Amino acid sequence: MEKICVAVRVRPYASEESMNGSFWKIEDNRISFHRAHETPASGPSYAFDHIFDESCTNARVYELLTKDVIRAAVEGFNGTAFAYGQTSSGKTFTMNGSDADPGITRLAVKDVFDKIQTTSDREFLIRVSYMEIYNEEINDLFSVENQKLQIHESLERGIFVAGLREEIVNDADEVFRLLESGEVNRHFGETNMNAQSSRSHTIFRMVIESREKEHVMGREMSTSDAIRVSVLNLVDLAGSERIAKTGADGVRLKEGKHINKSLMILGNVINKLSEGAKQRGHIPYRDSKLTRILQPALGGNAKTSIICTIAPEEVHIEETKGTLQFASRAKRVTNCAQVNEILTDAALLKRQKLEIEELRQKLQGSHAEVLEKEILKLRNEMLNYELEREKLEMELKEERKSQKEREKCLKEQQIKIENLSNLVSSSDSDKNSRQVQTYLKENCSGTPSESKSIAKDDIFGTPTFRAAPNSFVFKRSNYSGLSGYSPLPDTLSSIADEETWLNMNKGYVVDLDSIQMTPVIKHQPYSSSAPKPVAANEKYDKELQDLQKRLEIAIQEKKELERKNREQELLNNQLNNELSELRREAKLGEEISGRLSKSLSSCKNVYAEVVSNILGVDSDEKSSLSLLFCGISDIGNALFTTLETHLRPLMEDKKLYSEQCTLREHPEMLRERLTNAVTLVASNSQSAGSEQAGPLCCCGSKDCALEEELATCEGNLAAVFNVVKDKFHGLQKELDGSNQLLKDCNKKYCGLENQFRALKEEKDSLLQAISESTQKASLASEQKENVLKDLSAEMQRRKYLEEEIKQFSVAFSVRQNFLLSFHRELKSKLERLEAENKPVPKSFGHK
Ligand SMILES: Nc1ncnc2c1ncn2[C@@H]1O[C@H](COP(=O)(O)OP(=O)(O)OP(=O)(O)O)[C@@H](O)[C@H]1O
Repeated sequence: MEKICVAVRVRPYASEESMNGSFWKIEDNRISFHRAHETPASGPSYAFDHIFDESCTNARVYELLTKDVIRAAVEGFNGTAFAYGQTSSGKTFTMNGSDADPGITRLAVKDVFDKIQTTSDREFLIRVSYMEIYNEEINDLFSVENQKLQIHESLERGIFVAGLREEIVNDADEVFRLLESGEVNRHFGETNMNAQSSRSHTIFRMVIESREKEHVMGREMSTSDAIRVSVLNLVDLAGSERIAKTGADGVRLKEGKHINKSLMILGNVINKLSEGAKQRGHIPYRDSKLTRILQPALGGNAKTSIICTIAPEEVHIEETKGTLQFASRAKRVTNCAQVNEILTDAALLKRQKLEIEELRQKLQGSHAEVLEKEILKLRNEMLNYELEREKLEMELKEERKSQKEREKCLKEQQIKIENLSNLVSSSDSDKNSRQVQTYLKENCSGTPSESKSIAKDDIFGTPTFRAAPNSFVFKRSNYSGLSGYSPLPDTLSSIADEETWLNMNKGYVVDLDSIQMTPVIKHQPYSSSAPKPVAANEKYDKELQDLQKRLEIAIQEKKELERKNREQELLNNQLNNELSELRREAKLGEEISGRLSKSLSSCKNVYAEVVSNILGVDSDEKSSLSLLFCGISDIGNALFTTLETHLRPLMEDKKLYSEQCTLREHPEMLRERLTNAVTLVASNSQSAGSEQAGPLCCCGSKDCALEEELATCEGNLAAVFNVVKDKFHGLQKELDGSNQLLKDCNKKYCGLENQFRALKEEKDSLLQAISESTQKASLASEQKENVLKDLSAEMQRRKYLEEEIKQFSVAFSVRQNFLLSFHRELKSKLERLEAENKPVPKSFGHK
């Protein structure tokens, strides 16, 4: 049993303005409150292992206070060094230091490796981890993904943080690099009191494993007897703070409340431990994560040193008094540090024989004091064994209880899956349904295929030592930048800040049994990696519900697509109807063209008849009238030929002629040609008259008759021309109409064709969507199958767990037997002692 080593360190004044005399008098290892300018003041004076003034370096603090703890850790003792004090009093400076004056952590790391170098008879394995407790949540500083980690306890590892990254290191530089990377992730913040105030407690942990080396023929060999495992914690606590002074609000205020609360619980634990063993009672380690992690260091199996930092300024006198009270209580706490060795059976036997031999020798030497101590030690061991047994029994009970709960949940899951499979079978294809049913049957009957799938992987995301589930983690960077955001709900309003601070500083301890602010952490017995059953089942429920929803959505989509398909078919039919209508109209257009050509040929015939009749009037073929009629007949024929030429393509290709050769030009052209012909006839007749009868006389009988004839012809011609013109206009109108009709038909046809194309495309895309949704549905059913597989794997895993628990119970009963025999042996030894007339020490009582 040894007392915790406690020292006080006074930091230098923050500024020259604040230097208004010294209020603390230091004499050797005593510190007392003095008024400024050496005026004595009444008040307690505190004595500690060491008191370091403003001029003291970190190296000296390390040398005098921490070095022994660190050296002992290399030898197999658990060790803890931590800095405690109000905000801005120099805790981080003490633990981390500066380049010029490295802090305790760096000096300790260096010292550990130096010591290892000089320990030639043992081989070492060092693992390091770095965590912070921020707002009562444990975050891994080596790996930002690992947040909100949980504390567990096991026989092999004691109290440990599950999922915390541990790095195996070979030298001090490697550790320094890791520390630097971890510092980046630590929560710092600015307050009125400190520009870089730690907003979390940090714990740098070194696990030192070692075993003896054996020299066989010059070669180094390891004996496998005993392995020493010690844990060294270097802790930089966040400082207690008075909200009125720090001016904290929002996030800072919340942080401050958490800091004050956990420091108050630490104070309560120290208080309880500082009381005599009889008054002590329940120690509230479980009230905060900090005290839970530091449990072995506080009154347990560890060597511990505490450096309490204080600020010299007048404004901090009250806080300094509080820190000194904490330090003086801590001074009264005793620990029981032992070398931690894991022994093999052979080594255990050897060790016990040695112990018995030692006892015998001591008995022979009749050193009563030594014997008393030994008996006390044995008694303590016995008590520890008893405690362990009780703990194991409790854990077993809890495990059985949770096993029952798990089984219940599993049954519920089965029912849900069956419901889901029914749903699938009613909505999905028969094939899928059959697969699911078959699988369910297999699942219930427990085919060997299950066990294969179990071994593959743990789909439940069971938290393991190195792999924490990513989905569980909220990246620090996501919230640390947001002012006013804190991942914890504010539940501390009733206990935090001023009141807490005052309680802490007055040394007032609230009723510990009534403080149950943090929920008691449930045991995770036997297997630290076992998932919480309720959480796993909830996850299953969610997954199943999700799958069900997705299936419903897929079915809905499928229905929607089928509806669209039906609409598409209707549209298609409509389009086909319109197309046949269009074809009918096109046929009608063709018929119109035929009728047109017919009426044209009849017109041509009428015209030919009229022309032949006119030609019949004058028998002289060479007379100017006959010539004129011939010209007119030619013109008429040309006109009809042009009309025929225009109509032919309409009948053959159903295409229209271009605008530049429209029929509208022809009447003018024909009129011109006719006028030319008449002029020609007139000039011919004039020249003929002058040749035969000399100069013309206006009243000559032959001339007059000719003129009359000409006028009649002209009149007849004009009449014929008008008839032809009328017919031509009529035909042209008819042609224009049918052209327009054709144009419209063409337009409509093109529009319908486009519509048809668009609808076809839409139909294609709908078909695509249908196939995609079918795929989705099959994917969903596949996923469901996977979930079923996973579930069966989990069932199997739980069976294994049960099996292991059984084995564990057997091992436990063996151990109990061993304890009983040990107890018997001890009893017989005592009886032997009594028989040899040595009085049994009073402190020892039979169990
Ligand atoms: N012994 C010392 N020598 C020189 N400077 C010091 C010493 N102790 C503390 N300081 C300075 O005082 C300031 C506050 O110190 P530090 O940040 O270590 O306080 P803290 O107790 O860790 O505060 P918090 O709890 O807010 O994190 C820093 O600027 C630090 O450099």
